[in-house]
Amino acid sequence: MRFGARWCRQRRMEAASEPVPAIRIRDLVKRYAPTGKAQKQGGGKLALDGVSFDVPQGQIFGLLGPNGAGKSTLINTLAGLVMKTSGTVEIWGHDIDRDVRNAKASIGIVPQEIVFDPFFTPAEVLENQAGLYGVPKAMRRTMELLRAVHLADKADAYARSLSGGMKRRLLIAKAMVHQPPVLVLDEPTAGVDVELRRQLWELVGELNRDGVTVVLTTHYLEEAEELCDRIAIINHGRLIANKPTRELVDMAREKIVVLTLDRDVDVAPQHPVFLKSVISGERQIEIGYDKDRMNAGEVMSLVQGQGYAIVDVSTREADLEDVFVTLTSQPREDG
Ligand SMILES: Nc1ncnc2c1ncn2[C@@H]1O[C@H](COP(=O)(O)OP(=O)(O)OP(=O)(O)O)[C@@H](O)[C@H]1O
Repeated sequence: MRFGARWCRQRRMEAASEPVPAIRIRDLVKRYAPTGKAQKQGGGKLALDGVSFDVPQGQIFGLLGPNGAGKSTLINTLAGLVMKTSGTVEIWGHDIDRDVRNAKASIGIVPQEIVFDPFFTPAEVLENQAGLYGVPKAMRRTMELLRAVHLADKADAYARSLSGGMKRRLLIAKAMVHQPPVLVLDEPTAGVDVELRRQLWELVGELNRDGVTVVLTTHYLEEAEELCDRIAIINHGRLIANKPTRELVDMAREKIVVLTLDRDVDVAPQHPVFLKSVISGERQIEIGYDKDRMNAGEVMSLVQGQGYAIVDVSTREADLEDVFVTLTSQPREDG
């Protein structure tokens, strides 16, 4: 099955003479209108504080950040659901203020929440959406899309009878009815079990191979590491990283030693040469160290020197999660 490869290829060729990014964001600021106490103080939450980045065409682009970082605000700005305070946003070369129609036609958004009228069938859900986007009947691809998301056999079932995973797949099909070249998924696998997560990853991969540029937000670093070509991290409304996934992972020069102690401890042992030292489980601590400067044996000696008895040990390379924790742990004073 294809998600509109022909169309996307054509659009890519059109863009080839002028290689515009799939999404271009410059100095994006969003300050929510103040309420309550903040109103009296003339404040209001600064959710996006001058964010600038490009999403290159054809990529799977991950947008990461802790809770409240500003990811949903950014996506809702792209979707036209949040009015930005200032800055510019272009989707497939179309400015979201000056060229609303083309900007909207160029993007499909899969929301975090599952929202359907339970009495419509998947086929009707897609037909209604196509109607909303003004897709002429002859150009609608309802069955093709349902096949793409492996729901062809459920075309005429009530949406309420679908499992959670099926509903998520239907949401993806719904976002694709107008064949946008850019698809944005807001936490597509939040609260989804491992098997289903795999299925959704495969679907995202198929879409991308068909030429669709995919942007996804996620809390799962494993997901970003596995799926994304490039990752941007926002924290406190600011962009703190924007790199190819490989480079971001390589930033983790540290190695982690996991030690099991003979008893529970209230505080993890500290030493100036440890990059981090945290309690990670029952009787377990994790210590990060610079692998170019020392080895696990030296770390263990330092821990034992502080009176701890080690009963088990393992080491691992730092992963994206470690980079993420390091990058997002710097506090922000204002906002
Ligand atoms: N409608 C609103 N009015 C006022 N403040 C808001 C509004 N929506 C979001 N915020 C605030 O803006 C900041 C960014 O929120 P946003 O939902 O964009 O973060 P997020 O990164 O998507 O978080 P999560 O991962 O929890 O969804 C938060 O401090 C949030 O409380």
